[in-house]
Amino acid sequence: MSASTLRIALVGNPNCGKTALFNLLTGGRQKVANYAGVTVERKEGRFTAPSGRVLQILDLPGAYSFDASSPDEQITHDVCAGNYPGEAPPDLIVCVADATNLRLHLRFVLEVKRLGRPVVLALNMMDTARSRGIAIDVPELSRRLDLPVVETVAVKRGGARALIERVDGEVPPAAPVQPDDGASRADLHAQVRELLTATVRMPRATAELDDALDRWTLHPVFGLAILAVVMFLVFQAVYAAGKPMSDLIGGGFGWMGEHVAALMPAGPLRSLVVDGLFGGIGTVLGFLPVILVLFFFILTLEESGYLPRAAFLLDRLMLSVGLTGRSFIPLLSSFACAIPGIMGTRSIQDPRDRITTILIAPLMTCSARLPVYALLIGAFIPVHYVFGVFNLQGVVLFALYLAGILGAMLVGWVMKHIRRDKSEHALLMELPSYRLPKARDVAIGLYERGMIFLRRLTGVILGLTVLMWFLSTFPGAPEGATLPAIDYSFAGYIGRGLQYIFAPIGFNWQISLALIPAFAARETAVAALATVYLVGGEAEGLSQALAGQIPLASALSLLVWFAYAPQCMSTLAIIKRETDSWRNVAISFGYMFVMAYTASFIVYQVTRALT
Ligand SMILES: Nc1nc2c(ncn2[C@@H]2O[C@H](COP(=O)(O)OP(=O)(O)OP(=O)(O)O)[C@@H](O)[C@H]2O)c(=O)[nH]1
Ligand SMILES: [Mg+2]
Repeated sequence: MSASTLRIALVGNPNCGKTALFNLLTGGRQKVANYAGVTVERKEGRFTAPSGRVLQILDLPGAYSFDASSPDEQITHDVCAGNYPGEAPPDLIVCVADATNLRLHLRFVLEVKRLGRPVVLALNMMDTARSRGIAIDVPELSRRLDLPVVETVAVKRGGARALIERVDGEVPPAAPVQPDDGASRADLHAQVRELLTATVRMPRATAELDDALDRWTLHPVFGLAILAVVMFLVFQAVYAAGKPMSDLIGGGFGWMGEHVAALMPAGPLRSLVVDGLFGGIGTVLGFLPVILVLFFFILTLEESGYLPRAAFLLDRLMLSVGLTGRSFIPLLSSFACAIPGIMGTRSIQDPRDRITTILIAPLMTCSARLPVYALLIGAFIPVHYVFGVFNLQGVVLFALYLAGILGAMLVGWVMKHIRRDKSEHALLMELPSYRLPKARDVAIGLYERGMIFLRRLTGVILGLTVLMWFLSTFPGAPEGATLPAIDYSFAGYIGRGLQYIFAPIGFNWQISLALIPAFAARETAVAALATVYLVGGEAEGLSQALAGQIPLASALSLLVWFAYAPQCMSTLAIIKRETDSWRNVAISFGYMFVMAYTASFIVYQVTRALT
């Protein structure tokens, strides 16, 4: 047996477990979730088979067929057919099929076989198939398909043993290439039916539990009520569980800062360490638990199979604002960060629907805004219980998320009326089985999220914080100065310059200044405010400083600004990459700026009039 590298591509319908299999084989940590369209890029990993042979594995986006109607399906087709730029065709295609849903998945297996390349069929999710009493005659299936067939369980350790043994052996011969004409495609259905009758025995009722749950979750009235309650409770929980932990960390850093301050001689260095690092970075780090609690719920919902149901429920509503349920998942990913959300739009077929989704994705509240919200809410919104149970702070947070969503609906609605083509597309979406989330998957997801946050913190946020500290410290106050030193710093000058733009919406120069680093990474607004106010040196903690020096109207205006404000630079870059148009970048930035400014202006002026 040769020790040369074997290149293997994993293909199959969406949500059949390709990425789970990829992670199991390569030890990777790619995102796995219970809905179609999770993977939208080609990902590569490798492992060494028992024989010593190196296997290079490609994880590909799921595809329903090779008619390649969406950008992610096109990638899969091109890689398999050997048309992907700069890449040789794979030596072996492992076609993954969900054993509980062969009626759907076998069709694609037949399509893959027609490419005329060596193929192995992996019947995945055999654990669920067995527990549902689905019996598959594997040798017979293999004989009829004329392909090697193995059983796998991608979520169990050792669940890919049969597959590894098979791919470590001889590469099976390729089937002859078959032309793809209309007639032969019609045959596929007949062939699938024949295969199923001959090799699969289904129990009469396969998914009773799913059906029972769906009667409630898909109900036009109860379904929406359930969705609203679920979302609302998540935000309450973020506050109930995340906030105390955040306070603890924030307090810990404050305490450490004080002790370090006592050890160091007064001077710029002490100010950098105490105000910049402990004050700035420490404050941002304090919000990690809030983010993790939110993601715990998002990941759990993602694995449960509930999300596509929510998309289905909201489809009618989304159509009325010019979107489809298809946009739901990319928009939902944007709650983590607009970047994966915008990339996720690759699974949307219609180019106009895709552009609309890309333009509104940054209105979804990304996790980088959470520290800003949490800081301002903590400083300005009292802990007050509405109806004795709901924390007002949680309610305000929920309202901010809602503000983003409503803004997105408004923009979608406007775009629907601007564009000439008013065609609508019916939502065809697969509803996956409900699944109990696995602690391990959720833990991996949280770890990944946490690491992303920490990398940002020790990278861009740290850099910007040091820069902000520098700008607020130098040059020092001139002799005979009457104002605090910071008013004479570079920061003071820049901030006051910006104030010409932002005074009408209630931002003082410190806030205006903090908006600049926030354009690179939003969390930095928190660190920047901390640095500016702590270097200014008036108050003990940032919350008190803010509450003491910013009027309520400005604080609310700032919260609203962050709900709509122009996206960060990386988001603009990804919009350029995904749409290949500077025009879209300009539209996206421009409309969000106008929207944020208008909304903040209204909130500021109204609050001022009322208080
Ligand atoms: N019970 C069971 N669940 C599985 C198995 N393999 C995958 N899953 C689950 O199936 C869901 C989909 O898995 P993914 O690996 O994301 O599927 P995918 O094929 O990569 O999906 P796309 O990237 O959307 O095409 C996840 O919830 C997995 O946890 C399996 O063998 N048994
Ligand atoms: Mg995947």
